[in-house]
Amino acid sequence: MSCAHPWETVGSVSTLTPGVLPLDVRDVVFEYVPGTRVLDSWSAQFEAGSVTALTGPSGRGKSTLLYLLGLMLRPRSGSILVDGNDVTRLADAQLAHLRAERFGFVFQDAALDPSRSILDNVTETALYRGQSRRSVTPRALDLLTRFGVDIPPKRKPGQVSGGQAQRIALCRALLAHPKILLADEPTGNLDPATTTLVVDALRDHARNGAAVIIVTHSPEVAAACDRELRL
Ligand SMILES: Nc1ncnc2c1ncn2[C@@H]1O[C@H](COP(=O)(O)OP(=O)(O)OP(=O)(O)O)[C@@H](O)[C@H]1O
Repeated sequence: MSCAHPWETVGSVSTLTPGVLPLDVRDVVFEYVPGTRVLDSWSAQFEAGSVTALTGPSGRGKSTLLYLLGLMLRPRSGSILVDGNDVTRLADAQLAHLRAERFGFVFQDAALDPSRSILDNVTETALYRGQSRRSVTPRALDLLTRFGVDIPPKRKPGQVSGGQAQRIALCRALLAHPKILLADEPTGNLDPATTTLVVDALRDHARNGAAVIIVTHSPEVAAACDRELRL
């Protein structure tokens, strides 16, 4: 799965330090309920330029792991390193700043702001990271068209389907060129042609220097990634 996209050559992810991993997970233990471990001494390294598929049976902890990787949950023990720095004990505000600077999220709830238009939702992270409105707006519209979100961009997110909301979140993430992109079932509700478009876009994003990590139940999508980690 590969093809050229208009946004492929526009911008790039944050400056990379050669040899430093964007994400390095070491011996992470996590439990929601004391004594019931969802992750038990789990370790993995995620390189820039690579797409990793997280797969495995329902309830095995894939989404939980994605929330840990996205610094939205804290491990009970073990470490998570971002760009070689242990972030496990940072304060909440520092973690929020790191998330905004470094991460892109395409999660099932999409996390769109219902009070703002679809276009504003797509551009907000790129604008926060210092890109100009003039440069990001045409690309935002290109992305929405490319991923088949054929609705007026001035409309509010409350008027779109769940699958459209997730693709809007994908457009928002790609537009901001995050160094680490995390996606939970990004192709879950999509037809085969749109699935190919989304997987190609995630692969292109990785080729531009990002670490991309996706949860998927689809063997075809997992096979199109650079590696598969099974939980
Ligand atoms: N907020 C929570 N409180 C307590 N337990 C939880 C919570 N969220 C998830 N769990 C439990 O943690 C385990 C892992 O859940 P998780 O959603 O990470 O699995 P998953 O592999 O992503 O599943 P699926 O493929 O069905 O989405 C499950 O046993 C689940 O019931």
